[in-house]
Amino acid sequence: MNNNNSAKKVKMNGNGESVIDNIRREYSDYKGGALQLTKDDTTGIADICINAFERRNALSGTMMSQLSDIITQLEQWEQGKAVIIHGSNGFFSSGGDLNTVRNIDNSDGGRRMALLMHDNLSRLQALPLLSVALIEGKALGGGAELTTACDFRVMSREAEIGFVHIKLGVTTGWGGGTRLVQMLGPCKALDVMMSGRLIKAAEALNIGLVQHVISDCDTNDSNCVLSKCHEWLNSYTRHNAATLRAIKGIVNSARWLPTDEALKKEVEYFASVWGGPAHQKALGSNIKHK
Ligand SMILES: CC[C@@H](C(=O)O)C(=O)SCCNC(=O)CCNC(=O)[C@H](O)C(C)(C)COP(=O)(O)OP(=O)(O)OC[C@H]1O[C@@H](n2cnc3c(N)ncnc32)[C@H](O)[C@@H]1OP(=O)(O)O
Repeated sequence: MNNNNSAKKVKMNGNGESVIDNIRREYSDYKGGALQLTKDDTTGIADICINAFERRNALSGTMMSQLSDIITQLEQWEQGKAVIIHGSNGFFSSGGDLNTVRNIDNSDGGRRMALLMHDNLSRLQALPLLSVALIEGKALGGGAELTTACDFRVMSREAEIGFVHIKLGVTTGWGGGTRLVQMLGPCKALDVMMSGRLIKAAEALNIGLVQHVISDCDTNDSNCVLSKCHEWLNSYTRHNAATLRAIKGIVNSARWLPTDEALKKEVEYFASVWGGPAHQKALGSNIKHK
């Protein structure tokens, strides 16, 4: 279940191809960089590395197309508990690859990129597992928008996030504006987007844009930052996958469905884990919450 506008998914063009698939096929020609997915079936934690450091991990068209495939793999990953998205070499992402952008710099070209990235990021947000954007260096433009499609944002002490679009004469185009209003409220979202300023970790935490700041790693020690992110995430992922995924389902339902429908979904998510292995194990133990 997601808020993904499924009409676009089923809107077919002349040769029976969905609009999104048509855009994905076109975008695979805009080369540069790669996204790497690794999944650990034992821990249930996946990792997506944005790998185009020579362009500060900007997303080329082919990477936008790859992201769609990666999300499909995660949608089908039944052992999944969480996914951490980060950039290579201690830099999150500089947003859309300007080389790709220069090839699509008319209204229809922008709309097609927006349709693809809206589909990608709505499906990312709807994944039945926890998603974390681990921000080192900078998250700019579409890179900042990518973070808003994750359930949590974690920043390293020196990192910055900037919805810089207004400085390029454009608005958010990957759904980040809508999600910012949902996260921060209209007033703070306007401030963040209208200023286009770079927001440091301390302020981002203070305004509720990020949920955790990693401050006990040496500067540029990305291995330490990733390890500390896993430690932080463990307070959630130490629980069983079925219940974690059900709770994410309840939250997604409440995000996108009318209340009466979301409440009906909550009954079903509840029933799906009630009496299950984790519940039976807990009932059979001397439960003490400290
Ligand atoms: C809907 C959103 C979407 C859109 O509107 O289409 C976007 O996201 S548009 C892109 C928004 N991002 C930016 O405007 C970032 C612009 N870049 C910068 O501000 C800086 O490059 C940086 C990211 C802060 C890094 O600065 P610095 O560390 O000083 O390195 P360089 O500036 O020398 O960059 C290294 C290298 O990387 C190339 N680069 C950086 N960002 C991009 C990008 N988004 N697309 C393509 N290439 C990018 C930069 O050109 C340098 O390459 P060389 O000149 O070949 O060394």
